[in-house]
Amino acid sequence: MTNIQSGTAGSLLLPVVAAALVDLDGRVLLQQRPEGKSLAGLWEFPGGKVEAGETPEAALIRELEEELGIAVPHACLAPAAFASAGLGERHLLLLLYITRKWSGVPRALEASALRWVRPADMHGLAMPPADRPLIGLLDALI
Ligand SMILES: Nc1nc2c([nH]c(=O)n2[C@@H]2O[C@H](COP(=O)(O)OP(=O)(O)OP(=O)(O)O)[C@@H](O)[C@H]2O)c(=O)[nH]1
Repeated sequence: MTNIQSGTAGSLLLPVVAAALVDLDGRVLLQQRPEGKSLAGLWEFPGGKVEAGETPEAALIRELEEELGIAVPHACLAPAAFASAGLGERHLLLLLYITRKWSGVPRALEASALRWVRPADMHGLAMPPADRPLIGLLDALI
């Protein structure tokens, strides 16, 4: 398997995976980035960077366990959309998955807060710039 972090793309691309957890009312879980981190205070999809040697799905399953304390089976991660945006000196490639099934109740283990939001209501929230194009896509998919 080719590692997206190596080769001619070099260190420019930053692969990040994130999940839109969807509840029975069609709301999506967002988490607030804590103080002391980049983009602190903004509402984002749970997830994080893909580490060397990890598949995107393994990275997302790990991040959801670390950040929310939930277990998501690989089969319940449906590829949904992506975003591509400049991020400082790097270039963010954000892969967004949709999941409707998980084990456990999400808790804010790393974020400062969690909230369930309908995609249409995300337009009024402070979110990372890269996430903006994902809102309409999510609205159409959920
Ligand atoms: N998890 C997540 N990350 C996002 C979203 N949108 C977005 O631009 N990002 C960016 O993608 C990167 C995700 O890495 P991360 O969540 O593991 O960040 P981190 O706190 O470990 O690293 P950091 O301390 O450099 O911010 C961050 O730079 C974050 O700002 C999103 O919706 N979810």
